[in-house]
Amino acid sequence: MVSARIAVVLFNLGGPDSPAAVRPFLFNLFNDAAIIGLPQPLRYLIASLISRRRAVVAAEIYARLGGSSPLLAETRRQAQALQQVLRDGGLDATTFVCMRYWHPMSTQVAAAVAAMAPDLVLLLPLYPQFSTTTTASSLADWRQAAAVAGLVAPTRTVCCYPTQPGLAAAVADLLATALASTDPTQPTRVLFSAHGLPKRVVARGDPYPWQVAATTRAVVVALGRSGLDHVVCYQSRVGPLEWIGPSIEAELERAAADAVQVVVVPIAFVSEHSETLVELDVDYRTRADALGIKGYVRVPTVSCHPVFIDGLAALVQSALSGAGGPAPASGRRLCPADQPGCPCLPSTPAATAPM
Ligand SMILES: C=CC1=C(C)c2cc3[nH]c(cc4nc(cc5[nH]c(cc1n2)c(C)c5CCC(=O)O)C(CCC(=O)O)=C4C)c(C)c3C=C
Ligand SMILES: [Fe+2]
Ligand SMILES: [Fe+2]
Repeated sequence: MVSARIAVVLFNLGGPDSPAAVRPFLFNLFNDAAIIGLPQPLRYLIASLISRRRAVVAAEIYARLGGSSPLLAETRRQAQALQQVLRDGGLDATTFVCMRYWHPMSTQVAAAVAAMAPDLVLLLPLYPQFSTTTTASSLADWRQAAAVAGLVAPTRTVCCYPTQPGLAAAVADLLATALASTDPTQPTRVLFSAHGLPKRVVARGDPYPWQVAATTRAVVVALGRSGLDHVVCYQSRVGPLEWIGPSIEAELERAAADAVQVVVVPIAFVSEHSETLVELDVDYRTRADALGIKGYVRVPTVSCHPVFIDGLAALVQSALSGAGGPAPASGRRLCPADQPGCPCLPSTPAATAPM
């Protein structure tokens, strides 16, 4: 029997590949209805204005990374590692990388996938926690591009995986190494830091914050240290709106007041980019120093950690086998990826488990 040819599409946000790309990248981001929910042509005008203003700050950020984002190269390494594990497991799988706001974007990738003529397409966002601003936006954009490309193969979607055991174990492994490097004579607090969201996005029902909390719980359980002093906080605020908190800035101030050293864990990013290499490694480290915090250790992202890549492979396998738990009872909100029993549904155990 000939085995099914599977295209696995990995989604991430994307980042500029040159200084000239910073402004158009930002324009694409702010012109997304999932980020700025205004009708056109108003959104286009606002996106032009904000991207022009933000480009000054962002260009400086990317200049510190040599003028471009390392996100694409990192994501390609993850795609390569996942493809290897899937093939070693006997699947005829080919991985593709699809970025939301800079190349390669949906139109180009959907055409490449259509040219492969796979028997099945598997969509895998590299966002463990679902947000309308990230996963839903990428999937909606993909669906349009896939239709234009004439991609007719059946498609399965991984919606989110906030408590995936491989993800939790890989973060816990990296956290354990970081904790071992701290001063054992000083008290330590772990700051689980996630990209923030405007409060009004969450008020509309976005499950992201409680999924971030669920990932944190899973990591703490996997670490297995009783009495770990830890907190979830949010970074990367942009724009004038009120964002969810506590902010990492506020948590650094509290850490300074409590005279604890800090270990910072990126809990919503699975790869290195401007928000980790500049914001966490330079900006917040400098802030911690200025506050007199004696120790500041940043845990690396899971990137190509083999346990994380195995976790992604398990997600692919389970999506292919159609596993996903019972269908939602009538009246319950449906998963945006139509995945029965998905952790994005608020009444599933992951949503209600105590901290
Ligand atoms: C968990 C992932 C992310 C969420 C949720 C998210 C929401 C969100 N982001 C912005 C605005 C910007 N984000 C920027 C960079 C950026 N964002 C994410 C992830 C999430 N964003 C990543 C991985 C990156 C890094 C890209 C890279 O460097 O390669 C930027 C650009 C950088 C900057 O100017 O600071 C902006 C702008 C909003 C407004 C938002 C929710 C509404
Ligand atoms: Fe962002
Ligand atoms: Fe879901």
